[in-house]
Parts: sequence; structure tokens; C-alpha cells
Amino acid sequence: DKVGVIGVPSCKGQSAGGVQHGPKALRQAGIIDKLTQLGVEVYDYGDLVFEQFDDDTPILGLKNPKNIGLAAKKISDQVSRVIKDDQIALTLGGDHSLSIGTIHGHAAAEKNMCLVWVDAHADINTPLTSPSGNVHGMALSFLVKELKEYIPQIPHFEWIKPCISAKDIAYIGLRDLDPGELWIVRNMGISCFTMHEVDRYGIDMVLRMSMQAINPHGDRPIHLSFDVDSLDPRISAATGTPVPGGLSVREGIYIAEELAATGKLTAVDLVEVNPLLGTKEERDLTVYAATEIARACFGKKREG
Ligand SMILES: N[C@](CCCC[B-](O)(O)O)(CCN1CCC(O)CC1)C(=O)O
Ligand SMILES: [Mn+2]
Ligand SMILES: [Mn+2]
Ligand SMILES: [Mn+2]
Repeated sequence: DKVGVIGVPSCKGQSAGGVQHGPKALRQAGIIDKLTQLGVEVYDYGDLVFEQFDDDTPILGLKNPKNIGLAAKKISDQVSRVIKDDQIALTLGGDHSLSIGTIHGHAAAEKNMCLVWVDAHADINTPLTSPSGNVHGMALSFLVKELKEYIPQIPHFEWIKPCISAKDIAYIGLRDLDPGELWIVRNMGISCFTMHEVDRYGIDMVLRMSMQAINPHGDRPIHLSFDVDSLDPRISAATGTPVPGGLSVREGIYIAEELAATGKLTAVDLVEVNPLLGTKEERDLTVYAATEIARACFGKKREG
């Protein structure tokens, strides 16, 4: 496999300082070498550089529209280029608003892609349902075709074309939804495997049901958007919005191993590592879990 690694030091989609250092923390933990050691051909594109705009007033409560909208465009173009070069796009975050760009870029390069969103949160608030105005909790709302009529015009977001249908998305690990998100998930019929389903069916059955729902013939390129706060805070505390009762490292690795085994994994986002949060031990554990997920995405098997 060929993997194109894109660092996205984004933080304006949320309010905790430090998540922009996520890519650096993952690199310092040797993520590139760990992938190379798997026999993967790694192309490291370094970190994207975003011009900082200070004149960026909120619109309808949505914070940093200009910085985020312009960054997402750069991310989209880069991810598209990497995938068109026949490389799997591994994007290291950075906050989850970066997925506006990665999913947009993936859809521009692959007609028929589907999405597995692993997260404690649904990240599908519209600007009008968001309780915080933080775009990392709205990322999907700009991309889902069925939500188009609910999304107000946001400056610097006009270029974003909704590019995925609700039926092409599967959530795994949810355990903290806002009221607006619950309405959307239910009424749009998005496949949703919360921690309740993980406990009820086990991670293997959840994965099988997810693939049955969004990729029944196993022929669609898969986008895995992995928020480290999907994992239990005991092993992933260095993140901005931790929620107790999350996935174990084993469950996270299992998801990655199974998606890797399809041979259809085409883009991976690894987001919300914030090395400034938590103790040094918590940070090291969070980064370790994230790199193990990445290794499993690109061929590392626990069976050897
Ligand atoms: N849903 C939240 C959190 C988004 C997290 C984004 B991420 O990329 O990290 O998944 C708000 C969550 N919730 C609001 C009410 C509070 O009491 C608890 C947090 C929001 O701000 O939209
Ligand atoms: Mn989250
Ligand atoms: Mn998220
Ligand atoms: Mn988060």
C-alpha cells in the first residue's frame, strides 16, 4: 500500500488550545517510522500551513468561519490530490472540523465512497442547533446531502458541496449527542451504533452491521474518521471533549484491522489528540493508542 500522510494543525473548530500540536505529537511518537516498518510506502506531505485571519467574527454563533472555511478548502484539495495519486490519505489532526475538507476531498476523488465515523459525538449539529458554535461538532452537517436545506449560508463555506448521503454513514462509539443531533440522526436514518450497541452486540457484530448498512457488496471506498475521544478516557484523556465509557484500545484496533482487511480503506482521519491536555502519562497513552490505531489501519495484525 501507498499512504500519503497530511498533517493538519487545526484548532479553531474548538476552544481548547493545543490540538494544533496533535500532528507534531504523533510524529514525535514515530508514527511515520511505525508505518514504514509495516512495509507501507509512506509519502509524508508535512503539515499544511494555514494563513491566520484575525478578522474572523462568528456568524450565527459559528466560530472562526473564515479560518475554518479557507483551511477546509486547502485540506480538500490536498486529500483529493493524494487519493488521485493512488495513495491512502492519512490525515493527522488537529480538531475534527478538518473532516469537512478530508471527506469533501475524498468524495471529489472517489465517486462512491462511504463513511465510518468513530467518535463519542455525532459532530452533526447545524450552525443553528450547535450548543457551542464550535465547528468540530458540526463537521458532518455541511457534507450530508439531506441536511442541505437546514444549513444557512456561511461566509467561506459556499464552496462546500454536500457530498455524502445519510445512508452512506455509520457511527460507532456515540455516547454524547445534543438534542438537535439526536433528531437529525433519527430522522435522516443514519446507521448509528452507540456504546449501547457495542455493549449489546460486541464490536465485531457492530462492524458487520455497519458494513452491511453502508458497504454491503464490499465495493465502496471507505473513509474512516477516527476521533480519539471515541476511546475510553482512561486510555485517551489528552483530548478536548472526553466522555467516560468509551471504546477500549482493543475495540479501536479491531475496527481498524477489519476495515484494513476490506482492502477498501481509502482515507483515514486521526483527530483530536491534544498533547497539552492531561498529564505526561495521559498524553503518552493517548498518542500511543492513536499510533496503534494507525498501524492497524495499514496492516499491523495482532495475529502477527
Ligand atoms: N456536541 C458538542 C461537542 C462536539 C465535540 C466535537 B468532537 O470532534 O470532539 O467530537 C457539545 C457536547 N456537549 C454540550 C453540552 C455539555 O454539557 C457537554 C458537551 C458540540 O459542541 O457540538
Ligand atoms: Mn468527539
Ligand atoms: Mn469528533
Ligand atoms: Mn474531540
